[in-house]
Order: sequence, then C-alpha cells, then structure tokens
Amino acid sequence: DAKSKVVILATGGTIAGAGATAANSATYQAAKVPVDKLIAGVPELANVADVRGEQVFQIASESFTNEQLMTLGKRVSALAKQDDVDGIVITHGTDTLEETAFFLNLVVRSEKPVVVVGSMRPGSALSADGMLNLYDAVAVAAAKDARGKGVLVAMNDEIQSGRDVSKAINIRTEAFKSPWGALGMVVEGKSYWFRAPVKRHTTSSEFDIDKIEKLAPVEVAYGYGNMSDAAYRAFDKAGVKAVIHAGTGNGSVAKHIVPALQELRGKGVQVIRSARVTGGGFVLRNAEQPDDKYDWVVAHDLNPQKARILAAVALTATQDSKELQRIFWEY
Ligand SMILES: NC(=O)C[C@H](N)C(=O)O
Repeated sequence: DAKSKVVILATGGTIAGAGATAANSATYQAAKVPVDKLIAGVPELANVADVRGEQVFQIASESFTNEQLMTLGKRVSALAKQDDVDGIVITHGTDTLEETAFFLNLVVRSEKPVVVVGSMRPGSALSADGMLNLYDAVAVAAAKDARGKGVLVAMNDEIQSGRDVSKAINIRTEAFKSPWGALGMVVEGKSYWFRAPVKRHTTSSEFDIDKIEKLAPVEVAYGYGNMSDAAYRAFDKAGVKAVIHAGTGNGSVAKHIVPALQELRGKGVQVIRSARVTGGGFVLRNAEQPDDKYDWVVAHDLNPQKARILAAVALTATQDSKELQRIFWEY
C-alpha cells in the first residue's frame, strides 16, 4: 500500500544545532540547520514515509512565545485537515518541547498523529541523537496505530504522551521522563504500544485552535523558603489573568504569601497551585491549603509550565474558577 505522507514542521532547537567541532556535544548554537538539510541528512526517512519539510521558525525553544505557539498550532491544524497529509512531525528545541506538545494536544482537533521531536546533542556532535530521533518521529507519525493517541513525543526510542512528558535532565540523551511512563517504544522504524492516554485531548477536547485568537497571560512563580510576594505583586501590575504557584511539596504556600494571593484573587486573578517537585507532582484540593475557602484551583499532576499552558488556553473560554478546576481535572 501507499506510503504515509508526513510533513515535518521545523522550529529550530538543538536538533537543528551546530557546534564548532565534533567534540562539542554541549557547546553549540541551536537553530542553525534548515529543515531540508535535516531531511537530507536522514535518507532512511524515505523508507518509512513520503516526507516534505516546512521551516516555520528557526529559534531556540526557550525563546518560544505565545504568538509562536498560536502560529504553529494553526499551521498544524490546517495541515491536519489536508487529504494529502497523514501525519505531522514538529522538530523543536527540548527546553520547552513539553509545553508545545501539551498545547497542541489541547487544541488541535485531529486524529492524525502529531509527533514532537528534539535532540540533546547538535547534529555536528559525536553520537548525535537527532537523526535517530527524527527517523523515529517520522515512523510514528506515519503509523496508523499512532492515530487518536493525542500529541506524542518521540525521543530516545520512547513514545511519550505530550501531556505527561517533561524534560527531566539536561545533559543526557535520556532526557525526557513521564511520571506515568512511556506509551510505547519505536525500534527500527516500527512502533510498539503498551498504553494510551485517558485524559481529554485533540478530538475529545473542548478547545479548538481555529477558534482561539490570543492566549491568556499567565505567569509562574517558584516557591522556596523565605519566598517573598514580590513576584506576585509584579505579575498583578503586569495584568495577568492567572498565576501558577510552583509550590513546595504538595503545592504548599508559605503563610506570608497567602495575603498577596488573596488580594490578587479578589481582583479576579486565578490562583493555581502546582508543585516544584520534579519526579511528578500530585496536588490535591484542600489537602494542603483550604482551596474551597480561598477559591483557588489545583493543577493536580501538571507541572508549573504545563499548568501555565492549560490556564492560558482555558482562560480564553471561561473566567470561572469552578470551570477552571473542572478543566484541570479533565485534561
Ligand atoms: N536541547 C535543546 O534543544 C536545547 C535548546 N536550548 C532548545 O531548547 O532549543
């Protein structure tokens, strides 16, 4: 039967990076190599799909803005509607890859596989990981059994849910972890599945990129001993719609921060408790703080940066804290 047609949307990152010598695995410039060169560098892609590339951006992912998320999302949505596209791969820097993957998982209404991929070493380095990661991502995007599983991340032979996965380590090629485990493996261009996500995503999402024009402004503040309320007061002045508290432990909040948060809440700003723990947070309502009394929201297992994405999307549809909490349980 005919080969699947896969479009590679390139946005930059280390997978498009270049260093001065082959020994430079960590010192290099991200976002240098154009998409056609990336594709030409892996001729084996033609064995798993008919591939074409589009250069959407050429940036390091730490510089991704909400506007760029919107541009990318709208392009993915438009391509997914085309009959001559079976799957989409997005090459991306790894630093904020988990945010983009979760964003697309929430707003792209398509069953077609969307796979986000990056690398930890530039293509110019010894044992560069980008070529195999790209081959794996294209293979997954071309696979019929990848349909309907939400936006995926293919890195280091693993297939991860874009919702769950996070960059957990920054110096190893085994950088991406999910607290709930990988969905499957991709080996020699074939995907092997073990589980599927149950949280709402893509076609079962109430959000639709085609109907969103601008994401809500949401900021994150990190919790630690002796934390002050200065960040929250500054965010308030800047006009945020929600703040994510990257709290200690179970999203806990120092008692001297509560008055500032309640002042913000009184002005309509949503207060969302997440956790700064890295192995997988699990924040429950009223367990650590009286969320019902304060009218706060908990991010449950979403880390602060993922909570920022969900809030930025959800607040385009509602300003109600109960609705927002429902959304945080369901997605
Ligand atoms: N490994 C990487 O891709 C890191 C790079 N700073 C980026 O996110 O673009």
